[in-house]
Amino acid sequence: MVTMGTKEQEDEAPEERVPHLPWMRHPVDIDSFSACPVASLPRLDPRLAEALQRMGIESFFPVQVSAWLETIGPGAFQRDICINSPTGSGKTLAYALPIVQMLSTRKVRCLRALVVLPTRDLALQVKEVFDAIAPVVGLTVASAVGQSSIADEISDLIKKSKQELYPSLDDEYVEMEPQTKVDILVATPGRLMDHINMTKGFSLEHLQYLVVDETDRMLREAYQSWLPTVIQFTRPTKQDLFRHDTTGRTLLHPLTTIRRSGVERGFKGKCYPRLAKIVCSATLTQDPSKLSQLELHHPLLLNSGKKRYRIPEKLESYKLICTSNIKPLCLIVLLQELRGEKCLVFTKSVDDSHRLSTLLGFFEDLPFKFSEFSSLQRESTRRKTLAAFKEGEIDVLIGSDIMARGIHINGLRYVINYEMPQYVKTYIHRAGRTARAGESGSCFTFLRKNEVKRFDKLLKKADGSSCILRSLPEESIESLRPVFETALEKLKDKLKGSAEPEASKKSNNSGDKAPGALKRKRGKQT
Ligand SMILES: Nc1ncnc2c1ncn2[C@@H]1O[C@H](COP(=O)(O)OP(=O)(O)OP(=O)(O)O)[C@@H](O)[C@H]1O
Repeated sequence: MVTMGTKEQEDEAPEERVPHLPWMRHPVDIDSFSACPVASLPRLDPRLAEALQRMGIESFFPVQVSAWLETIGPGAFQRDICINSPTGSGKTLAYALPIVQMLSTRKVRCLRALVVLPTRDLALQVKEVFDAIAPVVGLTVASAVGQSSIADEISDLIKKSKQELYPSLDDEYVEMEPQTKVDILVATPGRLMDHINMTKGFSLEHLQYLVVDETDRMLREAYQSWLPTVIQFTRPTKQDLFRHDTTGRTLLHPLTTIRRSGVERGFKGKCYPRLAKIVCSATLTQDPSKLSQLELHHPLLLNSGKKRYRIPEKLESYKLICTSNIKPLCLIVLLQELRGEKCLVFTKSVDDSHRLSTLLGFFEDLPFKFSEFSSLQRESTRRKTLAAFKEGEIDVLIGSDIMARGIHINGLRYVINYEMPQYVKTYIHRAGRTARAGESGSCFTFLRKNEVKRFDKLLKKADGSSCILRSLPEESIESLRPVFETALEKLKDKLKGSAEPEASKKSNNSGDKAPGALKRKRGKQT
């Protein structure tokens, strides 16, 4: 995983300016919609309404209502949809629900919807949403994220070949018959490419819906050219265009989807129905060269707020000004004041997270449990740490931007930027781990005096952002000083020791009996 801090600048406009792309200048304003009770959403399949109620969803958020109207409603999905709405506003259901409803009438199972996300954690989170609604209308969902072995994934995705069962079947017939076991696939780009390149029977030819979540991040990194590959594999081939006999009768397999038959009807060489796309982010790129990779069809922008970026409504932002030499003490005092509530602390690199958590480990009797969360830790360690955090066994996670995108943790009320984020996008994604789904939350940012002006300017780029100055009791900071001096000495010794071969060894340095171990690699950032 790559640091957001170093790359977010690509879309960082110096001032709020008119987008280059004309269609981006006239968005549908998501905020003009109000929440809609589940029972009142027009044309919602009653089976889905029941499933949603079981999930505890009573009404739809504005982004979900507006996306529904453009897909199932009067918009009838005639245009590709780009959603730019705040973190935690419910974008996942905004695309999952219409796709599931549209596929609920399908007759033959084949891979018709593909959702691509940048990380495994996010993909699994999104799959959970599909899992909660798709089976009730008879659809199957699978993931291709590298969580299990490729063989296991293949057996979840692909049927055994019919030719093995009926050897007399025509080769071409067998070749054209859909072999997928799933209707909807949630994938990360790497594993998706593995299946495209290597899995026999894996085909995108019937794909009707493509979702690119966290679009700006997905377009920033090529991920083995997954996007052009997917688009290319969903285009009709020359062979498709000429599959008819001399009398013009179609030679297509009886199970061939309408999309391929549409090609037969001569839609100027384009697929019909087209591959419909939904792209979304809390910080959607406006860069025409990046968006052009998506080959969007008459795109329609659904945008929240007047500005390009928007802070969740119930998020309160605070700034704390302190000098670098006492910052760890200020952090401890702030965490003490938050009284063991769940909190994420963001540092600017994995090394900084490690250093900070090691240092805190030398303070005894801290009234909160903390743990390091790093991209250099083993996947299983990270998963355990996150589970312990979700369960409330750990109060504070210290990490870098690996924790910043998309992850949802119930009841998380506080986020702390231990260092000032460099870009407004970084702030939005970090702060957006709290104040989700209409809940309230706070984001605290530590600043040096000379950073205040820049930070204020950075926050102004987001709609609905105001920042309150927060101070900490001087005496609490002073009371920690003696332990701090000793802790710094211990940290120096420890780091000296670990600079040698130790550095690459696994160690549990977070000092909080953290559930996992940490693999160190110097200088790498997440
Ligand atoms: N209509 C709803 N009613 C209640 N809760 C909802 C509703 N829709 C979504 N949620 C909940 O809101 C939370 C945030 O939703 P989601 O993860 O889709 O947000 P997001 O907009 O994708 O955020 P991010 O940009 O950070 O990825 C989830 O826990 C989800 O279950």
